[in-house]
Amino acid sequence: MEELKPRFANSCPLTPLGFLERAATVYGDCISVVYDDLSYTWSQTHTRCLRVASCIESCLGVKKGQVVSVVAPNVPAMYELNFAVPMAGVVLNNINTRLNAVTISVMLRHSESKLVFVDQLSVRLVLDAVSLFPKNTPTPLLVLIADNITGENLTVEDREHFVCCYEDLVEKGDDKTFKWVRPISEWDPIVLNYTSGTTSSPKGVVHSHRSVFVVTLDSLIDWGVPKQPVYLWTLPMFHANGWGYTWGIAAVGGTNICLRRFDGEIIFNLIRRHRVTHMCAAPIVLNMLSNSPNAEPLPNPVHVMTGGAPPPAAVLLRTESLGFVISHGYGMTEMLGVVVSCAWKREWNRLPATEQARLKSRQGVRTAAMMEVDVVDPNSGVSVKRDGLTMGEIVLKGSSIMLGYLKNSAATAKCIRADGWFYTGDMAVMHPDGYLEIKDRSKDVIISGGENVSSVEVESALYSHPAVDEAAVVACPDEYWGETPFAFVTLKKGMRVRPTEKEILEYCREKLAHFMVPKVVVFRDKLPKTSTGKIQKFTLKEIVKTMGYSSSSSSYGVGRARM
Ligand SMILES: Nc1ncnc2c1ncn2[C@@H]1O[C@H](COP(=O)(O)OP(=O)(O)OP(=O)(O)O)[C@@H](O)[C@H]1O
Repeated sequence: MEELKPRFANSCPLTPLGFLERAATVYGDCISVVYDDLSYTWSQTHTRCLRVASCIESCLGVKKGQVVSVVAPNVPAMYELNFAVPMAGVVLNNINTRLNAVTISVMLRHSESKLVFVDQLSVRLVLDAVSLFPKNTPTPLLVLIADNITGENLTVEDREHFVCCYEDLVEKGDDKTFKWVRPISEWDPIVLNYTSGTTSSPKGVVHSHRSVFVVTLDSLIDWGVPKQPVYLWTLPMFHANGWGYTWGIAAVGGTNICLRRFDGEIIFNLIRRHRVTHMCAAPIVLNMLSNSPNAEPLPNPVHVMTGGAPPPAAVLLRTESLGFVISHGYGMTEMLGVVVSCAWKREWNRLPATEQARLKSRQGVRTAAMMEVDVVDPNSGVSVKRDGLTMGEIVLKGSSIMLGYLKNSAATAKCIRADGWFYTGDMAVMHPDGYLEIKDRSKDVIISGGENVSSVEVESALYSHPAVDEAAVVACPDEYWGETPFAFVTLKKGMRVRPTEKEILEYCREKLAHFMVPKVVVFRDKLPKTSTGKIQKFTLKEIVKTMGYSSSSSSYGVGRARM
């Protein structure tokens, strides 16, 4: 068989971009995108993307391999640009609209972005970001994504910064003779996404056409997405391309329900109006839905993929009781989408709901296309015992792993190691049934008297308290124990009786081993979050420090007695 070698016919480069062309053929007359009263068919979406792609080089002068950024929420142009930008042979860089001008300026310079598509409501933000470029540094061209729905009018001076509007490109682009640019190699970069900055400054993650192709199809299979779902865009497309579902929904000819912003009421209304079948949502959004005053049982089941942070069992339970069918996946910007998921076993349906929620809060097993996943001792690289107790670091091997961090070979080498594994920085245990469960990020593990305290476990206990809205637990320096758990809690709105710190601590004592019980609980109106909605534990750790707090000292900045 030695003469049987790969040839062009069986090894042409993998890319997710072809999903769009196919959707236009198969689902041409079906609705692709809905936004307020506007809708397009797949045939129209295909044409619009080709037209925009055709202008990126010819009118706007961006060359193959250069970077084009988008600063926009989940509006139709944002969806289209996930195809149109790489169809022009350039690298797509979606930027979070919730970042500040300084961070965006750093990202635009770091990526050497040549062109930025700017949503109408992000105009000031991007103009401020560009104004921070050092003198004599080339600035990117700007294209305005105008949107009447915003009701916001731009000044003439602001408009002058833009070379044109997005719809001008759709109008003058060429969908007849333009051929979208296929990658020469499937390893060619397709996207540059910055990480959330939960543990350190955001890093620029570069993915190839190949990794995106694999993770997109893998995510559809893993979640069991059928043909033509109605998909509600609650997950920002600027967050790792919506975990790959920007391209995935085209692969299955679904309908993308776009929305600029949301709250519980908007989500429940859109679910009813469009008969939504699928959506992705971080645990924080599930919490918001289940605590929403509009929460009522759904008319039809809505499948939700949750991930991005550990979903507390109590939150899963509350959300499922409304009719949401939750799947739980784990991933990171470095893998783009879900690579480990809590694959559900039919026999678990017979268990009580609380037990089902507990099992579902585990991150689970590798998806079908991921090659290997393990939990290892980070120093020796040896697998930890499958006892559900011994903590180690999650490591992975597979095609969905990024090419590396842009201009940061040291950080790349730190996680993609010579032993052939990708080190995630997430600490987990492996259960006897082969399902892993995250206990912490390595930077957040609390070591108290030599025992590892999982902040995730303590938070999970706090979330099960009926008055607790959000909870975060961080390490507090302690002269005797080394570190002790310190809890920050927000309470649900409209509670008639607010629990005291003592009551919360007693509640924790009933649920947790003694050494895991927080020494202090501080009530806050809200917790600091990253631009992707994750609780910023490093900020909370700073707060503990600035409170002058050491749980062994007698002088507490917050004036509390030690429990
Ligand atoms: N299902 C999940 N359960 C627990 N944690 C999760 C889950 N999914 C994702 N995460 C957490 O989110 C991380 C990935 O987040 P993301 O790529 O958005 O950036 P970040 O890691 O938060 O930011 P930075 O790398 O800049 O600190 C994972 O490493 C993990 O800690």
